[in-house]
Amino acid sequence: MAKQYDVLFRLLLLGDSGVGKTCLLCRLTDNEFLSPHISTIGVDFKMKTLEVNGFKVRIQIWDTAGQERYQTITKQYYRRAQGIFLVYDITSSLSFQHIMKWISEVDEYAPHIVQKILIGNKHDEEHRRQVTTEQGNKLAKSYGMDFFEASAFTNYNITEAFTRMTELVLEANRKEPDSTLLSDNNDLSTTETEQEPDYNTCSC
Ligand SMILES: Nc1nc2c(ncn2[C@@H]2O[C@H](COP(=O)(O)OP(=O)(O)OP(=O)(O)O)[C@@H](O)[C@H]2O)c(=O)[nH]1
Repeated sequence: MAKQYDVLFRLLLLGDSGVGKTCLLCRLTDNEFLSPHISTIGVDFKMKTLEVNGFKVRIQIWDTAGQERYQTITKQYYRRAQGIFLVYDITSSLSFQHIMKWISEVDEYAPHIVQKILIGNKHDEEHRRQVTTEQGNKLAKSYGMDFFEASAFTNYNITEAFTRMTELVLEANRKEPDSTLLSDNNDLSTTETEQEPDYNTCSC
């Protein structure tokens, strides 16, 4: 059977509990927004196909639990990611401060080629904002990351952030001599059927 896509990426959403990782994912894949906060247990994942620069890209997006007690589990997923979104909530300066902690974990556990994007979620909550756009921009710049403010509630900048990540991953793997991501030997169809995470708790 003909492949329905050219390449498959694994992306990861990281950030404190409650910043909106699950909601960003549900908005991207199902165009849904659910209000109650049901904490992710361990890791969950969803799939999405995007067409970027002439490539049909299937992305497997792992949504991790932000709660400290699951971090031994979630760290095991870093090393298989090609791209990582570091998410904070613009109404929580603490979640922004913790981005540094998440970055040092990525540096420790993820592959060197991993692409990173910083997302300031809940852009719709302007009246409760604690982190300015300039602070987000500055932090992203200091780590060489792209930066988006986004909203899972209003569907602001979500496709844009995922499309940009896809471009970055494609570009990085084109440059990497050992990468099999874009080669014919990368039989991704088997990967997609893996029952990777055991913890299926998506609230969507
Ligand atoms: N106003 C607003 N609320 C949001 C937005 N995104 C998420 N929320 C709310 O924030 C709360 C937490 O969202 P989740 O997506 O469950 O957060 P999470 O980061 O996945 O949390 P953990 O699974 O515990 O790590 C929920 O009550 C959501 O409704 C947004 O863009 N705007």
